[in-house]
Amino acid sequence: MADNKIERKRVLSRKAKSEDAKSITENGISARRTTISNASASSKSQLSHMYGSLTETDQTYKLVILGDSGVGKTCLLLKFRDNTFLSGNFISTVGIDYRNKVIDIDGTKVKLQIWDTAGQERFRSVTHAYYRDAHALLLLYDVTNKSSFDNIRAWLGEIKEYAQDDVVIMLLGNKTDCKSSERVIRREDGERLAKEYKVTFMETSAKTGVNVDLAFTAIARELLSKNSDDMNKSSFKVQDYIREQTQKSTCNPCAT
Ligand SMILES: Nc1nc2c(ncn2[C@@H]2O[C@H](COP(=O)(O)OP(=O)(O)OP(=O)(O)O)[C@@H](O)[C@H]2O)c(=O)[nH]1
Repeated sequence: MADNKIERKRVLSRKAKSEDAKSITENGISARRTTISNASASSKSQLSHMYGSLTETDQTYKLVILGDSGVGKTCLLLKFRDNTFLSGNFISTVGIDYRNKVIDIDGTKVKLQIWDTAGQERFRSVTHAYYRDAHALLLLYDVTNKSSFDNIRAWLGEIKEYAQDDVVIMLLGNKTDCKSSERVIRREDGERLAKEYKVTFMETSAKTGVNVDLAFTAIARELLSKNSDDMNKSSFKVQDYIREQTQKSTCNPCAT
């Protein structure tokens, strides 16, 4: 699987050089090809086509993963979707790609359609088109890379410009498995920035899987609560939920 992905990225990378205008989706669930220029216009009809197969009780949400190149967006998605980790040669995503995953939240089937964007600057205009109908954005930085953290403010500026006002945003400091000598961004720095922008915050490792499922589950719960008439659900506090779940997993010796 990992080899396939690396090979796919290689192929895409070559395509980018020769065509520089192709966005690719080839994820084993739905294989299709979309040119960058018509991606925005076609995305809505494609989404409604995909949503069409759902029953009325299902909920579908569109999530977009953002952040500088190399922070681990693809790895985070693959860890969540397939429980695999891409180590070794790093091949940048070209354009945009997506995967679906259905999770069960208290008996409700929630379909997450997760878009993995290219972090490279040259694809920015393509990826902007996908912010607009996103329900939630996962914004990543790498705790071992200061500039990826410094650029978060610029990413938040872009989000403000292109996404819906009520989009759910989660800031994630990834690569927490790295040695403490490699870490340059402290947890408190991430927390402070998140507080300043009033967004949810977590630290993750796409390599070990720490907090990966929790990040997506917390987002799904937040989205469900936003769209619920149920008083209990709509009073859901995502940061409290994350704190409780994190404490549970660290306090319970049987949880590992
Ligand atoms: N140690 C460690 N390495 C990671 C982690 N997540 C990703 N990596 C590594 O970081 C590199 C980049 O990961 P990607 O997921 O491809 O990065 P990306 O953000 O998708 O990059 P673009 O596609 O260019 O936007 C790869 O070499 C991964 O193996 C992590 O949690 N821990």
